[in-house]
Amino acid sequence: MPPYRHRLFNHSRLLLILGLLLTVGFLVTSFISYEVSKRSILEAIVEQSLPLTSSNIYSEIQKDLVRPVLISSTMAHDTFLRRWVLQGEADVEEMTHYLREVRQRYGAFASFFVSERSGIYYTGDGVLKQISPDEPRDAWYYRTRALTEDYEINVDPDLANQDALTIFINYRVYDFDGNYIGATGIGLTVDAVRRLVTEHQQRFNRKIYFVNKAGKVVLVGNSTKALNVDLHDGAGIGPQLEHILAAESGSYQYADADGNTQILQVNYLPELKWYLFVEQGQDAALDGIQRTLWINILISLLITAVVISLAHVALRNYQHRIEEMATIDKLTGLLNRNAFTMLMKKLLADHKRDPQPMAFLLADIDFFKQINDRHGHMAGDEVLAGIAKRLLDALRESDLVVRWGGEELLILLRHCDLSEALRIAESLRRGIGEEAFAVNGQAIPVTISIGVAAYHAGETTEQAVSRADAALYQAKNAGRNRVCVAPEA
Ligand SMILES: Nc1nc2c(ncn2[C@@H]2O[C@H](COP(=O)(O)OP(=O)(O)OP(=O)(O)O)[C@@H](O)[C@H]2O)c(=O)[nH]1
Repeated sequence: MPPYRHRLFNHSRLLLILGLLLTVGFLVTSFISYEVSKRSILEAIVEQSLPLTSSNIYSEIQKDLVRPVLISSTMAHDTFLRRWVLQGEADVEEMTHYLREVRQRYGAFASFFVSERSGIYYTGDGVLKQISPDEPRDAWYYRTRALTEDYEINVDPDLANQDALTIFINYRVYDFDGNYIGATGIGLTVDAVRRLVTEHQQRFNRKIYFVNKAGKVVLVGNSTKALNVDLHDGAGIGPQLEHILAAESGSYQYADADGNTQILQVNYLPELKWYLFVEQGQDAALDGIQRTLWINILISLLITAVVISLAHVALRNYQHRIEEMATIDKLTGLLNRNAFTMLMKKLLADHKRDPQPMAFLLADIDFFKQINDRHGHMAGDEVLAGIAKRLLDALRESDLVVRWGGEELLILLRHCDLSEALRIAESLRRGIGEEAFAVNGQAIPVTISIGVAAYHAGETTEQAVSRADAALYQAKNAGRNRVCVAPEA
């Protein structure tokens, strides 16, 4: 940018404000939409997906329990079984055979009968033991005996099967007169439930486990929670556990050992006297929208950068044009008087510090009115522009050429004393006069007159130009097409 141009406005500030507005706007909308999505995802987890998984598993378990209850009911009503008991439990082998058959036919894990009269616990493998009211493991029998309903479902370690966790259907047996004579039923391994849990865990990507009334984890799918862990001990659920167990069902949140928020759905299963815990990590659920948030922010920043760049280019061009319009004469492409006046302030200040010689040349086209009259105003314009071009071509970069008035051109020669200025003026005059201007196929001969004034330290621009003007007047009066020197001030 030439030194004489002043910035009309500072567009960096404008771009900064624009950039800030766009960035803040984009960020605010991105975060708001993230928060809205987050809330609706969490709501969906708490209100729909976790309860749905929980009730799915619950109903599957209930469905799985219907068949064993039916089998146990059939056993309790079996004529053979009741007759065998009423006839004094004589042949153990017969009962063993019967129980083994039931076990094998229905794929049960265990089948049993406990006699009220003898207290003997029969299984498909023979007599297991004699039950006793003092033995805590036999508490189930005395509970069943006291039942008002026909049966109970009980989860216990199975003594007959290396204490494997087993779901027992304990069915009350009556004789033909309706007197209680014992308890029978089958035992199921919890493998089926475990399989169900594992499958749901994998399908829905959440942790599913069962907790007993004491707060211990009693059944897990594969590799989620450790078995037999007392949840009271954990820092995560621990503090809330008593409340959770008392409430029987509900939704909760807690921070796990890694600091991740877990959303937990709890439902009590009265058939098993277990709590079904279904939980899902909040962070994993929000992974997708978090990624979307970052992509949104990236796109927003890119858009901001593109908009700022485009605005920068547009403003720069616009500023350039405005500055040009304010400083350049449209017809000749020369500096206008306004721009020159601004520029001179600086040049005169420089001159004070470093007084290098300067000279003003005021050039005026001879008989320009005639050229206009003869060839038309347009042709006159072309001649004027042509002269400006020839002057510019002949002068140095550091010299200034100004359209001073209608057909008056002012030249400032820097680092140039009077004799050099005269020489240059003469050469310019000769250069213009030597070659006619070709306009619309017509040759128009043109001459110029020039007044020369060397700049004197301390002078104003007006004073120096006015002396050059006086010299020009002299040149015109002396017959035109010549160079005259200004009288000393
Ligand atoms: N085509 C054209 N003519 C202009 C322009 N500016 C001024 N003029 C004309 O230039 C003419 C100047 O005329 P005068 O001041 O009488 O001077 P002159 O005819 O050149 O005669 P001398 O200067 O005495 O040699 C006027 O007719 C103006 O209208 C311009 O931008 N374009």
